[in-house]
Amino acid sequence: MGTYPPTDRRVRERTCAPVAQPNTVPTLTLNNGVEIPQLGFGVFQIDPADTSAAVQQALSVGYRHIDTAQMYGNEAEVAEGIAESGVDPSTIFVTSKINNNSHGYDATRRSFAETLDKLRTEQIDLILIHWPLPTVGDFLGTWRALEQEYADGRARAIGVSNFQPGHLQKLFEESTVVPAVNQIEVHPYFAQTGLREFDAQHGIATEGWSPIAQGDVLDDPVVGAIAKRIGKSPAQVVLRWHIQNGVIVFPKASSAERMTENFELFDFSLEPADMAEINALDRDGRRGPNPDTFDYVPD
Ligand SMILES: NC(=O)C1=CN([C@@H]2O[C@H](COP(=O)(O)OP(=O)(O)OC[C@H]3O[C@@H](n4cnc5c(N)ncnc54)[C@H](OP(=O)(O)O)[C@@H]3O)[C@@H](O)[C@H]2O)C=CC1
Ligand SMILES: O=C(O)C(=O)[C@@H](O)[C@H](O)C(=O)CO
Repeated sequence: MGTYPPTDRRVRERTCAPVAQPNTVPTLTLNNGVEIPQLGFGVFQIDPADTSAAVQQALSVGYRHIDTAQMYGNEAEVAEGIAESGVDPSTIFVTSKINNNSHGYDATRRSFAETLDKLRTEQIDLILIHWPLPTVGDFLGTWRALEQEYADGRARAIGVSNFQPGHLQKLFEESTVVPAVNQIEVHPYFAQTGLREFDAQHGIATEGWSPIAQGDVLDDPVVGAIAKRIGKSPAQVVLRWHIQNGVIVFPKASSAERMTENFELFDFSLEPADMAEINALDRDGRRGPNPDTFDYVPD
């Protein structure tokens, strides 16, 4: 955790990355100046028992950005994977998210401290409110707690996830720090153009979760035709579409082959006509919960 990409040659030599060049991944600059690698590795639905190995594998491929959450139950195993990898932790950008059962100022402060313990760090790169829970939660109290962690230097950046314009507007009106990112569902069947524009207008970077719609967009004939013509895989085409849209992505994959495939996005680009064809796939294809009504609070 810390700066990216590694500038110290000794750091690069200590990595177990055999082929990939970590510095091929571009960074975006968040609204407080913090740099974030635009491509990372997501660990949702990776069993805790498998997470350390998956993180080590992803780091060996070249990923230097890991997206986890309290909800995923694998923060400690992410830290274990980083520790076991031999990669300097200061070169790895780590994000976690406050769970739905920790809304409110005091509960957020407590659960954030637990996250730092599990991640074996005194400062996280990015911490998000996972869901706004507008009907049952307290995202304003949660945000004020994260503002305090940020002010005290325990988070390099703070942001939100699954926030709609109305939720963001409330933060703008009743708090101080503008979120650095908004992590939302984005893929060709649910492009979220309006919300991405809203984020950009307010200096908020958009992160796209389920960037390949958990595989569902990979059989699309338009994606398939572009992939065949340019000699790339459907996943690479869709992930490259995100990259060219300026969206930060962290696809999840189980095998080294898929991790590598998803990492190799920076030696080609999509033509404007390809981008337009993929843009035209947009439909009401939300896969996950609607943030305006989602009210799941675990025990
Ligand atoms: N903030 C939020 O509310 C949410 C955040 N997230 C974050 O976003 C990350 C990614 O989203 P996720 O929902 O996992 O979905 P993704 O869109 O990343 O898709 C993952 C699925 O696609 C498969 N896959 C990965 N690469 C390929 C490939 N090259 N070819 C074919 N299939 C492939 C994986 O299979 P296999 O594993 O078998 O290789 C897995 O089933 C999460 O891990 C999490 O960090 C996700 C959901 C909600
Ligand atoms: O993966 C995440 O980050 C999520 O928030 C999801 O698990 C989400 O809560 C969901 O899929 C609920 O069905």
